Amino acid sequence: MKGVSGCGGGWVVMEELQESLSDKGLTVSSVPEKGRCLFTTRDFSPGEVIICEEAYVSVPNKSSAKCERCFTSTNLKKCSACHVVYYCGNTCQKSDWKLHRVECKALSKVGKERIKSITPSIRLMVKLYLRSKLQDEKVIPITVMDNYNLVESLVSHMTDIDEKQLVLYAQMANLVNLILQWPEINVKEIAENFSKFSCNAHTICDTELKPLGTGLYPVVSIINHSCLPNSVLIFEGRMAVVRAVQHIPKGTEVSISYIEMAGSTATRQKALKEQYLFSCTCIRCIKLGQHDDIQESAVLEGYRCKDKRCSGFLLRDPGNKGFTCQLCGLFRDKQEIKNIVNEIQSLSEKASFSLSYGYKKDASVMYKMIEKLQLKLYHQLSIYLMRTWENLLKILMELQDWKEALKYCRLTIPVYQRVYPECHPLLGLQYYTCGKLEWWLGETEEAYRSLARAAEILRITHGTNTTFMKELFVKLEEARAEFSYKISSKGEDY
Ligand SMILES: C[S@@+](CC[C@H](N)C(=O)[O-])C[C@H]1O[C@@H](n2cnc3c(N)ncnc32)[C@H](O)[C@@H]1O
Repeated sequence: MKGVSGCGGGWVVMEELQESLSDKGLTVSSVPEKGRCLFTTRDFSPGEVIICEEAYVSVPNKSSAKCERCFTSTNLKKCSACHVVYYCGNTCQKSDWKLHRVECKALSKVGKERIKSITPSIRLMVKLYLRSKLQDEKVIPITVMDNYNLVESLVSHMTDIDEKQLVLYAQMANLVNLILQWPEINVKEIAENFSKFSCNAHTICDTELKPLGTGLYPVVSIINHSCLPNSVLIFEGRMAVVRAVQHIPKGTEVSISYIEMAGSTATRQKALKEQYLFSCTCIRCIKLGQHDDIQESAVLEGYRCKDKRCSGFLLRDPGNKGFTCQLCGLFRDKQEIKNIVNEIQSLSEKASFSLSYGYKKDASVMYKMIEKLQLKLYHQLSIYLMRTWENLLKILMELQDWKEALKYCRLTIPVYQRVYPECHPLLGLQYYTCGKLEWWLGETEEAYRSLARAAEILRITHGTNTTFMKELFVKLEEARAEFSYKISSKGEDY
């Protein structure tokens, strides 16, 4: 397909992209074990924006209705023609019109029953083809950072995926074909593009990292993964913004994390292999199987010693009858563990069921029972306990039980500090929640400290200009002023 400058080919596109990136202090190079990589050609300081990119195409997820353009959930009106897409007002509808006009026509022809089976991925693919056609026809302008050739350059891993996945992609491609009804369409190419989505598309999140949708960002997609990344990807609306989280010297590869980092090396490796089809060899992953790494994964995902006073970690005994504490030597029977795990499992199902029916109080009681059982089984720094505390925090916030919510928020912090890098947005956001709860509960000094920690991290990951960050700075200033006032009126030396 079509070269950006009219003389065809990805080479011209790449040259132009390199030129545009060089103005930003960046360059693309290829290395055999990773493919394309983004490198810096100058130093970047913590918090500095490395690259911003608008989505080539994006779709909101299906969790609730959202504006097609800005992903807001308020003041929505459904498109009266296709009955699929929502807009929050004229501005969003107008700016999306060129693309939606053609998508709307295509969707309007699809039967009511089939419309229900159209997933966000299918819509993303339909939009991808429509956008590239509109750019071909010069209805939508082509720019260096906004063209289909960049999509063509994305890695697809078509030769690495299994038969079952290929069949699924082929079925999805047929559905796209059915919607578009283009006689010249290449179904094999659509299937390959689904494979590209799988290892290149990004989940678009709000400022608090709640997922809103999916987008394709072909330039940001050049950035490779590290489990100890030097950069972070955040979204400002639909705009992808990559910021340095540490000082990045000239000549360094820019890296972000593709996955949830809370997990042992083996868990992270599994996630990367399954979705992105590579084995990570980053500075954390090369430690796989070493003593420290075994201990770390036993603490994060393994069982605790049966003796409550012992802080040892357990390893499977050679006879596979149970686990032995590596500190005091105490044996823990496999069946005893299995019984507790089964109890937790059944309670988790009941808690999710209660939540799905809006019985939050019941759900909180069940999660507290789960917590009790998990404390018998896992370490204080266990990922499983962390997830239970997160669930309890969320439910208790919704129930406006601030005191209990704060208790669980505080419990998560040491686990977050262990599983996330020092400057990770989730750690910053958790400090922010803690600070807000402490403030509401009148714990001024603690609130000031938590909000200060939150601001320290989030000013780097989120920048300083958004409404979200301005609100945080206002709260921090309020807490600081009240804290200083308390000190001066008490005359205490803090
Ligand atoms: C979003 S793309 C990144 C850019 C890619 N290198 C390219 O050439 O287009 C994701 C793919 O890059 C490769 N990749 C990313 N991070 C990697 C890493 N740390 N080690 C090896 N391969 C990596 C994997 O093939 C993965 O599926």
